[in-house]
Amino acid sequence: MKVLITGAGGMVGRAVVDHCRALGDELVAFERRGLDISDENAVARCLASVRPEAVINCAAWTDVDGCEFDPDRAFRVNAWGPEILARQCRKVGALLVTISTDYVFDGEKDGFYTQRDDPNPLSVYARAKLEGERRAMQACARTIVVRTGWIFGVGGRNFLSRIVGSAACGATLKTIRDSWGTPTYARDLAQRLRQLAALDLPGIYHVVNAGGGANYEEFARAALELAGIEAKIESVSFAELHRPAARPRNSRLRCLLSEAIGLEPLPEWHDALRRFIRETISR
Ligand SMILES: NC(=O)C1=CN([C@@H]2O[C@H](COP(=O)(O)OP(=O)(O)OC[C@H]3O[C@@H](n4cnc5c(N)ncnc54)[C@H](OP(=O)(O)O)[C@@H]3O)[C@@H](O)[C@H]2O)C=CC1
Ligand SMILES: Cc1cn([C@H]2C[C@H](O)[C@@H](COP(=O)(O)OP(=O)(O)O[C@H]3O[C@@H](C)C(=O)[C@@H](O)[C@H]3O)O2)c(=O)[nH]c1=O
Repeated sequence: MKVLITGAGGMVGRAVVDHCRALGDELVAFERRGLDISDENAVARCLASVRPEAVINCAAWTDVDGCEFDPDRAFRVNAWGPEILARQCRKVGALLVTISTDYVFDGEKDGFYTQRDDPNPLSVYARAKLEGERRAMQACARTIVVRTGWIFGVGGRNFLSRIVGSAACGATLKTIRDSWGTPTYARDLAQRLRQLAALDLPGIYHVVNAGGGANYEEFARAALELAGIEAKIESVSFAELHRPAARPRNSRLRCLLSEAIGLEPLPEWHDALRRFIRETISR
């Protein structure tokens, strides 16, 4: 398949590039400096010249707290960006896979969020991502929106990806005990994104590793145990960290569609974490 990947320098983008390359896809990958998804002229020129069969959009402004202070930038990248890609995909007859977030939900539900639950975003980041979902689906019928959450992977700058590295440097980890999510390994997500592109069945999918989910403290303890590192952990509440953006207390996801269309659940998150730790240590 001829695949164009945006945001190829990010955590998920790199994993998607690796996976598509391993499959033997004809690959055209752009980091931000090569293609800014919020620049409609640039996107139009690029898609018209590359003529991909599928675009996998991994580009976003993922600094959740930063978005609170610059809503214009958040909406430019996270809402208009997917819309621009969708519009230009339609022009060249490509399908679009674009990634959204578990943070579209407010976290008030106990249990797992499915596609039947109404979003109610709490932050600028989440509002912009939800707007991006809706605009992209409206601009191109062949849009696949993949909601995921709590991603960890090589090259990740977020908390979950850096637990082992920080602990190995002797840092004390502050880990939140009262927020729950469904962890997702970037490599497993990448595989599913490419599978969904091949299936070409538009809609909203929830893609996370299997299992009951975790809180951050539980995830950190599992990561350290698997890595064989003793580290100081300070258990904190969400409120104690005083982060600028509100986040859902519970954003665990489950998909109503994947099994129905014959997709196996992704591996359980402990198994995914084990593979991630192995990948990290071997580098
Ligand atoms: N990380 C997580 O836990 C979660 C992420 N997601 C979503 O997954 C997707 C991938 O995220 P992830 O890989 O973790 O994030 P990263 O921040 O690692 O990667 C995002 C990439 O997008 C690039 N980028 C930013 N702005 C633009 C732009 N205007 N045009 C083109 N590229 C741009 C960034 O470049 P630069 O670094 O130079 O700014 C970065 O390389 C995003 O849609 C994100 O919202 C969803 C749920 C959870
Ligand atoms: C979770 C956590 C974060 N932190 C700190 C680290 C960092 O400074 C800040 C924010 O952490 P993170 O960036 O990892 O968390 P956050 O920005 O909330 O992560 C989110 O990313 C976006 C893109 C999503 O879509 C979500 O699914 C989610 O994974 O809080 C802790 O100190 N301890 C913790 O237990």
